[in-house]
Amino acid sequence: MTDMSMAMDIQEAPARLKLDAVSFEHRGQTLLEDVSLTLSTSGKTLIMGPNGAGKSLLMRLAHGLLQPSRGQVQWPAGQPRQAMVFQRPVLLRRSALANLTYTLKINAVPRAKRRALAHEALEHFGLAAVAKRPARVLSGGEQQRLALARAWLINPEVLFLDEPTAALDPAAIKAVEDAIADFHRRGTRIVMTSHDLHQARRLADEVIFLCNGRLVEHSKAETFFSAARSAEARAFVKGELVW
Ligand SMILES: Nc1ncnc2c1ncn2[C@@H]1O[C@H](COP(=O)(O)OP(=O)(O)OP(=O)(O)O)[C@@H](O)[C@H]1O
Repeated sequence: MTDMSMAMDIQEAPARLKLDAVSFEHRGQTLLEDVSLTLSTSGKTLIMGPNGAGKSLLMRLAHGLLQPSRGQVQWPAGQPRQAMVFQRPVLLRRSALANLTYTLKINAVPRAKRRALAHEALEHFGLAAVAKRPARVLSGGEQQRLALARAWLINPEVLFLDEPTAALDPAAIKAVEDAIADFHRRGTRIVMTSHDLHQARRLADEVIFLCNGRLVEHSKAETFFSAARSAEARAFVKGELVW
């Protein structure tokens, strides 16, 4: 059993998001159990752990797509503007440009400003040449950049990304990682899941490590990768804990 008090070393910073004893059950099975953690106002958090550990669930609960069975998800400084990017982007059956102008419309941006802002975002994410193409025929990397451009337009205070690069080639992965760095520079709080230890080392300021639906470790990245306190996390970092 992990000593939970030993495993948590970053609870002191001002809180953006607090999970208080959050559990999630489905059909009598406990999929997440008694997860308490605090995320500070800035930085990049990587949620890691073996398959089925509950990473996506945790992120969906935090984003409000699911409600906890027990416990609470709290935003102490108020509900932020937030966006979520998925492994397989959910895009409308419209052009790349229209996907973006639609987002602006539902966010109450005046019609006269929408096209210029959408074009700016397409330009920023290297998608100007495919503006008129149906979003669903874009390549995987282009679709993911379009999903990021859509998030960019709402200038989120918190951005959740669930395995955003899992299906992409190295160039597309680099583009997504660069985009995440851009969000971070603009002040967006990043919360992301990844299976890729190399990617996590490149991006993470801190790591939340889950195993079997439990929070095992929440540490600064350097601590997690070089001196994780739990045996599970040490095995995971060595590539020995696959499920
Ligand atoms: N909405 C849901 N309703 C019921 N069960 C779910 C739901 N979402 C996920 N699960 C189950 O909860 C467990 C944790 O799933 P989750 O997707 O969070 O794992 P994960 O850590 O993201 O795994 P992976 O690395 O394989 O993506 C799994 O056993 C999954 O089948």
